[in-house]
Amino acid sequence: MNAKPISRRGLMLVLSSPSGAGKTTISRRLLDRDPGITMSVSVTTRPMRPGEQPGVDYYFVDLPEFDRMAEQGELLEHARVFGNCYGTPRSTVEQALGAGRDVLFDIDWQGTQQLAANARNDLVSVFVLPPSGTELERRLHTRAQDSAEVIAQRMAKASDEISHWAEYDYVIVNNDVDESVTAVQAILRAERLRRTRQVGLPAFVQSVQAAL
Ligand SMILES: Nc1nc2c(ncn2[C@@H]2O[C@H](COP(=O)(O)OP(=O)(O)O)[C@@H](O)[C@H]2O)c(=O)[nH]1
Ligand SMILES: Nc1ncnc2c1ncn2[C@@H]1O[C@H](COP(=O)(O)OP(=O)(O)O)[C@@H](O)[C@H]1O
Repeated sequence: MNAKPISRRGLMLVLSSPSGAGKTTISRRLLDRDPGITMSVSVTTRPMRPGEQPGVDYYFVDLPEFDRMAEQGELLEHARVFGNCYGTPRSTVEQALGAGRDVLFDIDWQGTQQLAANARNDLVSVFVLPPSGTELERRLHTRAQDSAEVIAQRMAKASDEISHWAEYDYVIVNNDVDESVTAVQAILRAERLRRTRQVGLPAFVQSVQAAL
């Protein structure tokens, strides 16, 4: 007989890294492989890159609209990165978690700290490191989506982002994309089994005991 799945709370899985280390690539593959997790789409004031889709990669807004959302409490967290504003819309995340679905975040250390302060029990954080500094620069160039000036700015900020690595629950060195995705899947699998997240466990155990 197939038992009913034990109900559980959704979790917030955060991936952070210096720009270019590969978190967007890892996130996309994870979303393809795991139907149980959905991406939190951020709002940003940064210009759209070639190949990006509004509402899929980001919601692209102007600064007055971003400020309005922040002031009215519509953002779960927000931060300034590379001179642009980024933030997580609150309502979609709260709906997903309430329905027992997991949410994936591609946000920086400032946003991760805000989530940790407000919802530590629901948070699982992963820091993605590049294999080396030269490989990070090579990846920023091969992505070919930013000007030389923007790339230089991102390299200059990399050390700052990396300095927060020890605030994360897990750390992955992104040598091989496939291995990194498999590692994130393993983290997700274990974290879903945490006793405190399986809110349906007491009722389930009671039903098992009742039949003994
Ligand atoms: N705090 C916060 N950071 C974000 C959010 N969305 C994106 N970021 C971070 O902003 C930084 C720049 O993102 P992006 O412009 O897409 O560049 P990329 O990471 O190099 O592809 C990255 O470190 C993202 O993780 C958000 O909603 N909140
Ligand atoms: N493990 C990897 N090996 C080689 N190239 C990678 C790897 N992971 C990502 N990349 C490439 O590096 C570039 C930056 O990756 P991206 O996912 O956009 O980084 P981030 O989202 O962290 O800024 C992209 O061109 C991507 O295809």
